[in-house]
Amino acid sequence: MNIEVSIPTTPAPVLRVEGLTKQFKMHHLKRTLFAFDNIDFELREGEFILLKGENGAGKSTLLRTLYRSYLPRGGHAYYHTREGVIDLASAADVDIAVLRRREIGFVTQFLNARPRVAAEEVVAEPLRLAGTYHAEALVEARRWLGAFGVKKQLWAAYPSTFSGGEQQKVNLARALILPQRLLLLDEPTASLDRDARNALVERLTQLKASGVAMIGVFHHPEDVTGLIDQEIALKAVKIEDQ
Ligand SMILES: Nc1ncnc2c1ncn2[C@@H]1O[C@H](COP(=O)(O)OP(=O)(O)OP(=O)(O)O)[C@@H](O)[C@H]1O
Repeated sequence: MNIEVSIPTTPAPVLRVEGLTKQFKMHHLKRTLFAFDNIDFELREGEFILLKGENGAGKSTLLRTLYRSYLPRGGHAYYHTREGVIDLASAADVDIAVLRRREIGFVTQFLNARPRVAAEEVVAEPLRLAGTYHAEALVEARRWLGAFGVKKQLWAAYPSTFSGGEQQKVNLARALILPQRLLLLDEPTASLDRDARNALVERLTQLKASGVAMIGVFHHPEDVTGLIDQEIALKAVKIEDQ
């Protein structure tokens, strides 16, 4: 007799956030603004967290703090790298730079368009830096530019001359071409047309299935309903006199 035993496996942890707090000191007003206070959550491989909350609730600030564009005021964000655990709240800048290159992606609607670099080269760059041959990286870059609806005539043109929506599509193709372990998504669909939003959701679905963990704010949260594992609602900020 052949008995198949299936042992449920829990996906490996990617990020454990404990008591994370971010304040902005407004010295000229002698006030402290709590962008978020004492946040706890855990994110595992292949999981997707939707961040919710009204304007000014601290959603972008939380993503930027996890990407370490901001230093938190307190708490921890234990990130499980391929080699070991590192606290994003206190890690050295040099370690953060390595993680940003290899494991943690930040996706916004804004492209930092460099002058005189073709769209296809902009998109191919992360693959090139990861060791893919130029010709192969370009083929893949063109595939993703096409998938996000950037017209073929624009692939060799400079994104600094593109419309806002076209720049956003180049940005998404670049940000999502190379699978990361953790993706921080800050309103990536804002001002995208329907086809590009569909292409983005399709790519996020593939990445989730391959184990990429994601946390994001979405202008159209209904786009990602099928991906959500947890929702975190942030509350409006608290302001204290110093
Ligand atoms: N660099 C900064 N200096 C001072 N205050 C800041 C700074 N960045 C953000 N804030 C404040 O922190 C609060 C949270 O801002 P944040 O952009 O994170 O909100 P949000 O939830 O993403 O809002 P929205 O939905 O409008 O994008 C706001 O009151 C904002 O003014």
